Amino acid sequence: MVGAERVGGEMARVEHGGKGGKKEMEEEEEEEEELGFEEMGLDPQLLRALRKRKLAEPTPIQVKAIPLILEGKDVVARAKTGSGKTLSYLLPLLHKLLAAAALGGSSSSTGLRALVLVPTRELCQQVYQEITSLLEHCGGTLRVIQLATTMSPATLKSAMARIPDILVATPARIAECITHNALIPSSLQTSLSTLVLDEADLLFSYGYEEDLRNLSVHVPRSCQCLLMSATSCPDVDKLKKLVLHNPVTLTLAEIDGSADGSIVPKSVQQFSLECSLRDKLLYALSLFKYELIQKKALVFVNTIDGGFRLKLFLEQFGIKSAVLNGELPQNSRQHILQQFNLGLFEYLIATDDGKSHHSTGKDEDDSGNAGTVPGMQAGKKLSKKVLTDTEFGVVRGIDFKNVRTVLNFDMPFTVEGYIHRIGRTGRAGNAGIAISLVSPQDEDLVTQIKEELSGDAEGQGQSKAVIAPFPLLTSTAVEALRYRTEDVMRGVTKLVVREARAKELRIEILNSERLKAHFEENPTDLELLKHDKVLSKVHPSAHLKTIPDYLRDPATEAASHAVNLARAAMGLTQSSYIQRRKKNKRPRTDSGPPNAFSLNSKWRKDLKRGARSVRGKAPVSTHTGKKHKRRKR
Ligand SMILES: Nc1ncnc2c1ncn2[C@@H]1O[C@H](COP(=O)(O)OP(=O)(O)OP(=O)(O)O)[C@@H](O)[C@H]1O
Repeated sequence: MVGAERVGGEMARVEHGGKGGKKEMEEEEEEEEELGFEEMGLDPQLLRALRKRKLAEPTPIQVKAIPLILEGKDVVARAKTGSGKTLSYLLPLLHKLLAAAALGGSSSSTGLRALVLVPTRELCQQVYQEITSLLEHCGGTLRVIQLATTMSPATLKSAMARIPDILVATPARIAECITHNALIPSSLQTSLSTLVLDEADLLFSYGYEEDLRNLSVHVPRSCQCLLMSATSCPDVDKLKKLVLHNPVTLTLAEIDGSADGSIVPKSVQQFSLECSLRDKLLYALSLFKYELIQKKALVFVNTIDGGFRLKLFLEQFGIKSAVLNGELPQNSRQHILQQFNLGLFEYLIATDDGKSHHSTGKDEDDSGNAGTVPGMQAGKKLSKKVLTDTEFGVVRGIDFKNVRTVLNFDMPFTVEGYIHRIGRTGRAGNAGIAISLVSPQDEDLVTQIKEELSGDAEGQGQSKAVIAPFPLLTSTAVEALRYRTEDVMRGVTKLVVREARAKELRIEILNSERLKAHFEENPTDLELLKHDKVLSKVHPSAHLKTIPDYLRDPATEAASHAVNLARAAMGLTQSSYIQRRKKNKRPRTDSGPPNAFSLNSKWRKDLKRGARSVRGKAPVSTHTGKKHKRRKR
């Protein structure tokens, strides 16, 4: 049976799979009062942890999924990026394990209870942190292990010597555990009560199909299986068939109250800027220099060399950024993510994982030198060939904190890639902006994205432009920076890029182990090793840091002014961390920035006239995220 229910003002489509049963859909009003976390009957220690994190109301996916999982149903949850899927399975999972522990059941006697499988090491770490934060008040009742790092068989065995209650890992690490006898698969038959497949749409494309098939035969029939994904694809169906039994499928259409069925959260405004491939640096510079990129920003590029090229280019203009890619040691990657989330630097250039187009996981640069570390000579301490980590993934599932803007410097390879990338902003109902630099080569993909996203809305009776042309940057503003751009571009040669990349890698590898030990003990020292340091040999010239008056374009200036007024009105001029350090007080609760690009008609007129200054108040539209009202019939 299939039903559509209203959840927190949203339409939730619920499908109950039955053996051979034909699915149908019907709409019905919620009969009973919607449940808050308390009413769900969750363990008081978990509720305390939620209160501490100021998570007052469940999100729509949590409203639907938690009771079903508590009831013991197998659940397939397909909900948008940033909609809170992680807590929707962790809360009931932990509740059940705590309840069992209270009755005297523990892993030491029964073996592994819960297994959470994720596609990347980064997600592994994130889910593990989420669990430990939720268990903060549980006094060590449950034992949790994450297998995010590659370990020697001996270390693996010793880590698993005492079987945990909960294991978080990629499928490859589980296969390793089984191969090295660190986990006896037959023991799962009697112990495993919950299996979670998080970011399920990616598990096969990351190459884990065989590992999952091998594992599936050891999953007992009684084990509750939960499958979470943001997008749907044939792989999700294959996985569903492999491990789930008669699942309830939850398809939540929207997080912020509308029911148009669109895949992308409403809180993300999408824009495109058309330019040639060669002009991408020029357009990016213009966006940064006119402060049209709201901080913090995540910039996506498709190759590691491309990432370093952009970093080296921007730093000549006084714009500092860090680069994150799968070639870096895992500790460094973790550290970069931590620093960015804390707000220690504001621009992060991320090299997309290539799994979305089923690549080998190697970085393919223009010279065809896939995966080699440029500038690194044989015979040096580091091996010449360093491949990117195939279990690295920055786009999918990572919960970047307070990212206001996602800039697609390079377009991704697939529509799914686009959805996941822009889903790094606008999380949990906060507002976000996605800007894509679209070259003629990207046109087919953009058409596909537009069709898929607007078709999605159209299917529900609403057709609209999903990606609007970016309104605030004039060609005059861009052209004014062309000469400077081309001058600096000439200095950022392939050789310079390769040297910088090799230098960065050497430093990060050396720092990697030191980082791990030191920062575990001294987390407040995080600031000492900033990842956005200047890499160029040529010191940036002071005159490039600002745009001189004669080059400034009044119209774009007015737009920038408008955006910044709106931001200032929300107290968002600097990252929360920097603000906190300056004012020495706690950061404000994040309610999202104003919708800075929704300029009212007066502002638009000012912009057209090229007014030098904009009078009046900023058009602030506060977006606090959806408040889920309790509704009685
Ligand atoms: N009930 C809640 N109220 C407010 N914020 C929440 C709530 N539940 C989760 N969040 C926050 O929402 C953010 C996104 O959650 P989460 O990472 O689980 O999203 P997701 O649906 O798994 O996204 P993705 O598909 O991108 O992985 C996190 O920062 C999380 O702490």
